[in-house]
Amino acid sequence: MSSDIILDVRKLEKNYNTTTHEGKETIYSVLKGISFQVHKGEFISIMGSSGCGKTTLLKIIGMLSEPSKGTVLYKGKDIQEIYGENLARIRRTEIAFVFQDYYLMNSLTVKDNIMLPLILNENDLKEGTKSVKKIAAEFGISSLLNKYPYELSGGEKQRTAICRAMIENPELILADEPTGNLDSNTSLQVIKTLVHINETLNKTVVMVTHDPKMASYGKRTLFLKDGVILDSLIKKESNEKYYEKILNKMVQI
Ligand SMILES: Nc1ncnc2c1ncn2[C@@H]1O[C@H](COP(=O)(O)OP(=O)(O)OP(=O)(O)O)[C@@H](O)[C@H]1O
Repeated sequence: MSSDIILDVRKLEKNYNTTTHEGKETIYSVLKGISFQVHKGEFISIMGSSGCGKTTLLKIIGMLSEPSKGTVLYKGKDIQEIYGENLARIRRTEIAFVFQDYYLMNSLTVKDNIMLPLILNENDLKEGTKSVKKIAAEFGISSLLNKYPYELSGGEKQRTAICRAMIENPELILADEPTGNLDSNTSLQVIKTLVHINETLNKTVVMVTHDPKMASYGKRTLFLKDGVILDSLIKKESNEKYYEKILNKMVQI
């Protein structure tokens, strides 16, 4: 396998057990055989209608949930064979999540929110403070470090959450609707932050989004429908032309 493949998803299936109105246990099949690869340095967007399994897919590749069938190789290793300390280390330091709802702690300052992974990982906090200052400068939020999350705008909250995600210098950033709660101008700031992470810091980004405008900032878009990848589009043109292509494809999903 080519060593620049960070994720290799093979015939992935996911079922959930649910209970019907009549109280009967049934199996609900969400992902029905998904295969794709993610190369280091890619920026992939995943699109599909509500409930089609985008978050489910992201959780599996982020090792937060297990597949029902099929495999996911992370840097060539089956994620179901990554256990214990190794799994904990990868989750702590190599893969970072960014969520629609930010998940910041209101009782902590922006600085301490960003420091949180370092505190939990028992890193040297003196060095950590330096890292926070550096990363806050990189993402333009130095003036916010002593504020609390409830004093921030949505965009500032998301940039804080992105700084927290980046503090351990992860290789892979998984973003679930990172602009879902933001207006269009603020969404643009946040997506440009993700582009910076991808293009300048050379990190791999996989982002779930409903918004074709946001997807047009990535390099490839996967379209999910009925539990499979219906199609994919690689960006070969300007954001504007790519956006139009994505819009056209969305009509089919
Ligand atoms: N833990 C669970 N147990 C049972 N069903 C679940 C579970 N998690 C998700 N589902 C169901 O699986 C389907 C896919 O959910 P998922 O959150 O992956 O979709 P999505 O494409 O991300 O949706 P949205 O765009 O609305 O966020 C939904 O019907 C959801 O209700």
